[in-house]
Order: sequence, then C-alpha cells, then structure tokens
Amino acid sequence: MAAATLARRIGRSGVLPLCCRLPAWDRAARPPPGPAQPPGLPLAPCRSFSNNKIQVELDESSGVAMMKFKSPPVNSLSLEFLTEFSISLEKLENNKACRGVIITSALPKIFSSGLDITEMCGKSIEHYTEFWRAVQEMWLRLYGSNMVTVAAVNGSSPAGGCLVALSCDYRIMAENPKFSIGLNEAQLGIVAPFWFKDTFVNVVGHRIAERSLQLGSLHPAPEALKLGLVDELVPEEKLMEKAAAVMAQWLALPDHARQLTKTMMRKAVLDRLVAHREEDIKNFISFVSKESIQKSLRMYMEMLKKRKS
Ligand SMILES: CC/C=C\CCC/C=C/C(=O)SCCNC(=O)CCNC(=O)[C@H](O)C(C)(C)COP(=O)(O)OP(=O)(O)OC[C@H]1O[C@@H](n2cnc3c(N)ncnc32)[C@H](O)[C@@H]1OP(=O)(O)O
Repeated sequence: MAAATLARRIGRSGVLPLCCRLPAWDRAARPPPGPAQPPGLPLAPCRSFSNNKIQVELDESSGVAMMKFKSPPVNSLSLEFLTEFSISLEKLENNKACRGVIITSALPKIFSSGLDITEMCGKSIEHYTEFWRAVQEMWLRLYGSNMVTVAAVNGSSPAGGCLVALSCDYRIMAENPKFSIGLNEAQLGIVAPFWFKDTFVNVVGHRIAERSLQLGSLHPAPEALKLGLVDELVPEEKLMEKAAAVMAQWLALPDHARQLTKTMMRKAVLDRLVAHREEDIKNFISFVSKESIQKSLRMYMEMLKKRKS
C-alpha cells in the first residue's frame, strides 16, 4: 500500500486502522490467523500500556506503537521517567508484533525539557550513579533499537530531549519557529557527554555539531531543518499523519536488511559507551559533584523560575 494512502487512512489519531496490513517481511513470523472472529470484535487488538509518565499503544495489525510522553509540566527526564522509558522500549522490542515506534509528547508545546535538573542537584553519589545509569540505559536501548524509531517532535526539545530525538531513525518537527531543539548543555555550564556528542555528529556532521555544541545553541525549528538536525517540518496538525506515513515507508522494507544497516551505522558509537560505561558514570559523578557545577545548575533553575514570574 502506498505510504500516502496509508497516511490518509491513519488520519489524525495516529493509529493504523485494522484493515491496513504491512508487507509480509515482519521482524519475526506472526502467529497464523485464528478462526474467524465474531462480528463486532476487533481483528487485531490495539494493546496499550500506560505507566505514570509514558503512554504506549501498539496496533498489532500494523506493528506500529505510539509512545506518548505525559509527564507535566515539561516531560523532564527524571529517574522515574527514564526507567519507564527503558522498560517501555524493552517491552516493545521483545514483542514480535512490534516493528516500529513513533515517539511524541502528549503535552502542548514541549517534546521534552531534557534531563531533570533536580536529579543532578544536591543528591547523593548513589543517586547520581543510579540516575546516570538510567540515562545511559535509555540511550543504549533507543539508539540501538531494532525497531524503526520516528520522533514526532511537537514542541521544544533541549539537551536530553534533543538526544531522544537524535537517537531515532527519523525526526519530523512541527514547523513552529517558537519550538527549538539542540544540545544546549554549554548554556548551563555543563558539557554534553561524548555519546551525546557522537549521536549529534552522526546526524549533522562534525562542523555543525562542533559549533552548535560549543555555543550550546537551541535552534528554532526552521534553522534545525536547515542544519539537518531534523529531517522535515510539517504543520503541527499534520505531524502525526506524516509520522505514520514515514513509518509506513520505512516498514515497507525487509526488517533484517534495515536492521543490519542500522547496526553497521551505529555500532561503533554504541560500543564506545558499552566499553566505558563505568568510567562514564564516575566521570559524571565527579563532574556533577563539583561545587561550581552545582552552583551553575542552581542558578540555571533560578533563572527558569525568574523568567516565568
Ligand atoms: C560529564 C557530563 C556531565 C553532565 C552532563 C549532563 C547532560 C545534561 C543534559 C540535560 O538535558 S540538562 C537539562 C537541559 N534542559 C534545559 O535547559 C531546559 C530548561 N527548560 C526550559 O528551557 C523551559 O522550561 C522549557 C522546556 C522551554 C519550557 O518552558 P515553559 O515556559 O513552558 O515552562 P517553564 O520554564 O515555566 O517550566 C515549568 C517548570 O518546569 C521546570 N523545568 C523546566 N525544565 C526542567 C528540567 N530540565 N529539569 C527540571 N525542571 C525543569 C521549571 O523550572 C518550572 O518549574 P516551576 O513550575 O517549579 O517553576
């Protein structure tokens, strides 16, 4: 089925209708069709699981899951959020019926505000260790996912929020110039870890990444498109429809060829963190424990509050 037709059928709900079946080269063989269903019962269930902070709906007939961040006020990546995120990804990854996931936000104007700064302020070494391991875990699962991952960026997405989008296979952003995206860590007086940087370089190239990282730039949507930080801009109301169309296009290929290609492109960067995980945690702890860094983070949080009042 042509991607455009599929997208039209998906409509605004973002959920593939039961009549649409994607090509036969699934992630793994599906169970044989059962006996005819009584009228009124759905042919293929739309499985959903919702935790406190993330809602996931999987349409088993299309193999596409919709993951929505729903942690007000700004979808900050707290320890609890990151844990739910990793568990949700793991559940989908292990579900043979799931071939792709669209990641978006259920909140208006914000995709994700990045790592929860309060998790990095005034906490114990044990807490920093647990938190940073959760950040690593989320990235390893998302960047290394076998599923097709599409980010439907429907709001601002600084720092860790940008990392989530960068870790997907394709990024579509709402074309609102008020929404911005980027690795702005330098603006907070902190440094994006090497694997944030590597992920960024793999998307936009070395020169753009170097300039953007040093300046801690947050790029308004049109600029993000020009830099290649996002792949497409679409009017906000068309975002989910477009994400579904892109997903259908990517799922029209055999999974094994796409997955092996993805692994080939990403393995070196993933392996680098896997090989240096404990060192990276130690590095985070020693960095974040510095009084000067704590001061910078506190001042940044105060600035956010002042800006509001
Ligand atoms: C060796 C390596 C060491 C360290 C590496 C660390 C890497 C770090 C990565 C990160 O992701 S750091 C986080 C970076 N994030 C940001 O800079 C975003 C900051 N937030 C904003 O710019 C804005 O809040 C916004 C996301 C654009 C939303 O703006 P809006 O006006 O809609 O909301 P408001 O600013 O009023 O915020 C509401 C509420 O939420 C609190 N908030 C916002 N962001 C965060 C956050 N990232 N963590 C924790 N809390 C956050 C904000 O303070 C407000 O709280 P209040 O209602 O109590 O005042």
